[in-house]
Amino acid sequence: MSGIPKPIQRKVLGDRNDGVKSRLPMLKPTIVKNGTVLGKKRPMQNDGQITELPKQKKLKSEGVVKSTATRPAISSNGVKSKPVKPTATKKVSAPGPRRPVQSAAAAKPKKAPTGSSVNKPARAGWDLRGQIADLEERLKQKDEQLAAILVKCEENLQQKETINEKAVSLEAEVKKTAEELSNTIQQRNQHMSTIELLQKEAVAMEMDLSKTKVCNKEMEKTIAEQKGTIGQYSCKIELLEKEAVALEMDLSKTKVRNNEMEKTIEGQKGTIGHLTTAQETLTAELSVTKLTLERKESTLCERDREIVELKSTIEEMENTIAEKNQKLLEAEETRRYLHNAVQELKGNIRVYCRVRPLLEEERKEQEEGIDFISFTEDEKVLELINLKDRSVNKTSKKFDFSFDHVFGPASSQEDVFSEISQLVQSALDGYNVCIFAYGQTGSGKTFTMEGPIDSSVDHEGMIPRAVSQIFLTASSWKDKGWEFEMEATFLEIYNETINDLLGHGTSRKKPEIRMVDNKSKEVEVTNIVKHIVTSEGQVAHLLERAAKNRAVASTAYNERSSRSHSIFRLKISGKNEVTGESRQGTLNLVDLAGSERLPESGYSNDRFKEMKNINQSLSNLGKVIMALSNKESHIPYRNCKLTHLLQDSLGGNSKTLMFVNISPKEECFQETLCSLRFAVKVNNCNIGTAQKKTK
Ligand SMILES: Nc1ncnc2c1ncn2[C@@H]1O[C@H](COP(=O)(O)OP(=O)(O)OP(=O)(O)O)[C@@H](O)[C@H]1O
Repeated sequence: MSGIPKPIQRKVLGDRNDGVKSRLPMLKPTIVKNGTVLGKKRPMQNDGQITELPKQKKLKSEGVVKSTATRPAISSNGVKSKPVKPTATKKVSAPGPRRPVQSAAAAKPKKAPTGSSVNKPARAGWDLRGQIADLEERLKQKDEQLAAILVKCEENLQQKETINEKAVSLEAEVKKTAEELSNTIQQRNQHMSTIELLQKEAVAMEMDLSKTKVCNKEMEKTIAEQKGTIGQYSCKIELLEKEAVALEMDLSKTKVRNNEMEKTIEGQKGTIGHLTTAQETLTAELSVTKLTLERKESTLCERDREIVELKSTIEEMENTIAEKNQKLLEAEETRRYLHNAVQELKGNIRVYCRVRPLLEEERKEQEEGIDFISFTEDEKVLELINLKDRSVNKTSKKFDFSFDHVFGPASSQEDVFSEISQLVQSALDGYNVCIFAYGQTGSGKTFTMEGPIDSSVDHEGMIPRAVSQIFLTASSWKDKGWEFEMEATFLEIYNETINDLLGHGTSRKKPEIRMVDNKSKEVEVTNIVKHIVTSEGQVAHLLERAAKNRAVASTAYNERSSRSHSIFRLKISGKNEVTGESRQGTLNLVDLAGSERLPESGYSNDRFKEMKNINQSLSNLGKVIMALSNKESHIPYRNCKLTHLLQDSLGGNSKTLMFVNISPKEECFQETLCSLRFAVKVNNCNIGTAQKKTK
């Protein structure tokens, strides 16, 4: 079935009409479908293949150019027919495209429509043009019919392609099914032979079964019998199982108890081991102790004998001590009598002069040293030479000053204290003792009385040394029956105002001086804190607190200059249990403010007022001493706070010592001269005989 229609041959009219060449152009049928021109020749490639048209112009049914002969046709019985030689690349010589095979009906040209050409009257024989026009019209109609047929052909061809594809797939399925069928047949044959074998086996088995049935019946009988027996056994087993469970529970409980017992036994074994070791040790120790005890007992017997001997010796010694104590008391009484007699002979106001050494920086300025001051060998006279003020015969003016003692720059704090310790002792004997340091700013007053800041024991001043000695002596007198009570106060007089240096700063009332009673000259200061002290450590602590509170300001002469008088007072009350005697003494240790001369200018009002107050109080101190010395009826104690406060420690019942501190600087010559003149005046005073206060 090639199915390829022969191309429609159209003859040129001129050919028909025997050599009459038509002047009309040769017509070609043009089929337009879906905007594509059918029947046009496709461009050919060199190898004769038809090149593809541009996509938009490509024919929908490409199968038109394919040959159906490329696929093997399948016969109705499923046998493949021989494939027809492909003709796909066959050259198309016809003017139109290759046409698909048409059915006989489709191939038949349709009857020409009975249009105008049918109804038209027949042309006259001479009307060649009219005939030609009719022919052309008919030709046109034929072309249209042909185009319609071609479209139909294409559709049919498509259907055929689809059918062919289905046929191919059906052919494959049939082939597969045939193969499966043959396999099934083979399997069936195998099954049949198996069935035959099984049937044979079934027969044999049936025979066996009948035999077995007979046996079974016998067995059933036996089983029934055994079941009865088993039932009996089951009951027994149940009972036995219950017993076993009960026994297991008992066993587990017993195991637990056993474990506990084992643990206890282990612990007790350890304890027994320890106890055994301890017992062994104790036994050994006991035997050692027994031996020691025996030895000790014998020693004890010896000791008892010794104790008896010693007791009699002690009794003898105690008697001797009592006798010696009696003698000591008598000797102490004699000592005190003699000591005070010496003090009285010395005069009850003494003046010690002390010249401090040049300081490090002062030594650089004054390379020649302290050549304007000299001392006599007996350390009682100081000679001051005015090196700048030379007379006509080139001799310098000399000033001699006699004192109870003159301490040179090399003298230590200990040297100075050894000279005043007897006086300090007098306070414990019931005297009022007053030691004060006088001198210009920076001359060494504070160094002498308190010692330098952070001082070592070697540099401790008179106050800590005096306190130390008093506590030491008071404690050594305990075995003579003396008990002492000490009360410490530390005051400052600044600009004629009293400040409590040991106060807590909480009291709003100002400290005031008042007489204790009208009979005695004794004065006391109110509104200050009085500290009962029992050790020198406590006093040291108080001194530290006072030093912090003290008003200190720098001056032109000394960077640690104090502009106030400070008065440390220790009231000592003693009672002797043995003799029933009681004493009351006071130790006043006074660091006076610097005795500077008033300058003409250069000081502020505040500083000027300070200086004025300091100088007035020092001048009043001199006046009081003079008045006492002259035995005047009125002693001007109340002219200033300083003399008022020291009223009971100056003259009368008191022992007074004044340090006049001297600066070694030559530039301070005039100040030194003033200080020495003041001190000499005081030294020449006799302010009466001190009396101890006893009851
Ligand atoms: N004997 C001494 N040995 C060594 N240094 C001394 C001695 N005396 C005083 N100084 C030193 O001299 C300086 C002045 O002494 P201090 O402050 O005691 O003078 P002051 O008279 O108390 O002065 P102010 O009146 O201003 O308080 C201090 O640095 C002090 O350490």
